[in-house]
Amino acid sequence: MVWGTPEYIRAMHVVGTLPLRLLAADYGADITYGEEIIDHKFVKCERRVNEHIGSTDFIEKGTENVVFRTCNEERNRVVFQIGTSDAVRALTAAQMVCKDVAAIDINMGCPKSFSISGGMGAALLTKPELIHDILTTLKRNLDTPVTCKIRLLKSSQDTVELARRIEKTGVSALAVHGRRVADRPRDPAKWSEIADVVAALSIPVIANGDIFEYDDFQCIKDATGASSVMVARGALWNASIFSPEGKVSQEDSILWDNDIKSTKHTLKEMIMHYSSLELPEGKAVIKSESLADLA
Ligand SMILES: Cc1cc2nc3c(=O)[nH]c(=O)nc-3n(C[C@H](O)[C@H](O)[C@H](O)COP(=O)(O)O)c2cc1C
Repeated sequence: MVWGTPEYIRAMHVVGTLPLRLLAADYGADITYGEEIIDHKFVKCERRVNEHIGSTDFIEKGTENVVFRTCNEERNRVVFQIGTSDAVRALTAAQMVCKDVAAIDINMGCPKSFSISGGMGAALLTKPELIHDILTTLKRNLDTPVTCKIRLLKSSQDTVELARRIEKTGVSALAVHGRRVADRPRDPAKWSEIADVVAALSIPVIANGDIFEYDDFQCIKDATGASSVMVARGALWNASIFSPEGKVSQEDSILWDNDIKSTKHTLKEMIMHYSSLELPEGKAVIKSESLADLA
């Protein structure tokens, strides 16, 4: 797969499930990331082909919990994202799924406490040796492209230095979310600091942060020089953000044929963005226990 070409990409936890990925791709996303899956959990899964719906499922052994579901249609464009703090465990997880996906990504940007306390996500940003160990272990042992996603460090210089070290591991692309760990989602993403990384690297850099309209794709590319753009909330609120023809109405972009947890989460995010969870529609979604309730 050529990493310079894809332009519009999306990545999200809990809500980055197969139906939303397929919908985003239908609207024009070139690449979609699966929700981050923790290696500890994934290594306890078994791969099963689901003949009924034509999917490939990774199911937690001893349960019917689908931890990751994919299908042939997205084989050449889906990125499997791992949360990890250990090179060998990350490799074990990656080897289980690498033939079913287009690339393996390591999440080094998640600021949530479950990630940080487990030494994963943004906790890795302060451990360049461990980053090197994880990425070189994956690179040495996999034929599938390996990528990673980071956040900004304290200074732009620190971010660039880390990005250069990451590039040396041989990864195919680096996604940069233009916020620091302490930043809130409402703080503007610092596109100028993404531009510093783009200027310093030769591999494709994927710029991420604050893409809410189709025209923003070009704005962030112009501002950063990045070859590709990643969008999360904009796609969650309305997956048709990828369409050059303009967004369809929010109802038309909602997914019903999805698991309840993910659909509920997606609807809550949409309602928080467009109105309020305190209103009757918000309260009804919170109370709902099935797709029928949601409908
Ligand atoms: C509900 C939700 C779930 C997310 N899950 C992930 C994830 O699993 N992996 C990841 O790398 N980033 C995840 N993110 C962060 C986004 O990928 C992205 O870096 C961040 O939201 C900034 O991009 P945006 O301004 O387009 O939303 C998530 C964001 C949201 C809102």
